[in-house]
Amino acid sequence: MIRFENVGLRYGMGPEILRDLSFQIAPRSFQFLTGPSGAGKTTLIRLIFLSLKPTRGLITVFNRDAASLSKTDLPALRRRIGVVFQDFRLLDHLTTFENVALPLRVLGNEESSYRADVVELLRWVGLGDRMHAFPPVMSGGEKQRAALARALIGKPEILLADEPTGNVDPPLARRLMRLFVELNRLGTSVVIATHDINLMNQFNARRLVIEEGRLTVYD
Ligand SMILES: Nc1ncnc2c1ncn2[C@@H]1O[C@H](COP(=O)(O)OP(=O)(O)OP(=O)(O)O)[C@@H](O)[C@H]1O
Repeated sequence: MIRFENVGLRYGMGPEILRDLSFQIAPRSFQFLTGPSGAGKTTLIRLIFLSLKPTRGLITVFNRDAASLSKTDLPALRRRIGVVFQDFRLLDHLTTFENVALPLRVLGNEESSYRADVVELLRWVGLGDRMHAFPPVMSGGEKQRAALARALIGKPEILLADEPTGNVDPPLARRLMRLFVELNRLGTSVVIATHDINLMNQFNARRLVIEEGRLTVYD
């Protein structure tokens, strides 16, 4: 569903951050994306999400050549991808419920058509009692789960999570991982960017490792 061929990326006139990346992400697959801090994990997530264009090479997303997409093609393709960014990007003036419902609301759906789905998803991530809370009074772990719920409300085919366990305590990290595994079992491809070796060692999953600009796949 995602395919990179000899992809390179540099920011402006800077050095090439990613070099000759060639790999695929299959439907229903589960993988970690790892490498030292600053290796380019977030950059790679942005390339997959089509929010960054490669400097060279070919990126195919859901069988569409990323270079041939027009601005009007992007929203529909991005809706098939769920992303949780490191800084969550929740809107502070909206409640958890409203933040999670936002992707459906902007499509013009009536609240009555999605209310039950949003509530069910919030319960699934353990935020059933925080639905009416605003992000500024929520803990990092709560915001992490709210951002996850927002990424999942549109039933994406692939979830990209950038350091989802980076700022949470070990019990919550385990709980989040159980949610990712369950999500994958239900059919969603999952990509988890992390530099937490202990976390990765608990799972027998594929690893995409970025080091010095190059990506190696360990199946
Ligand atoms: N918008 C940008 N403009 C210029 N350089 C950037 C930009 N974003 C990232 N970089 C640089 O690209 C490199 C890769 O950054 P990136 O955030 O992708 O790494 P990362 O592996 O996600 O790091 P971390 O684990 O610390 O989050 C770093 O050297 C960073 O300074």
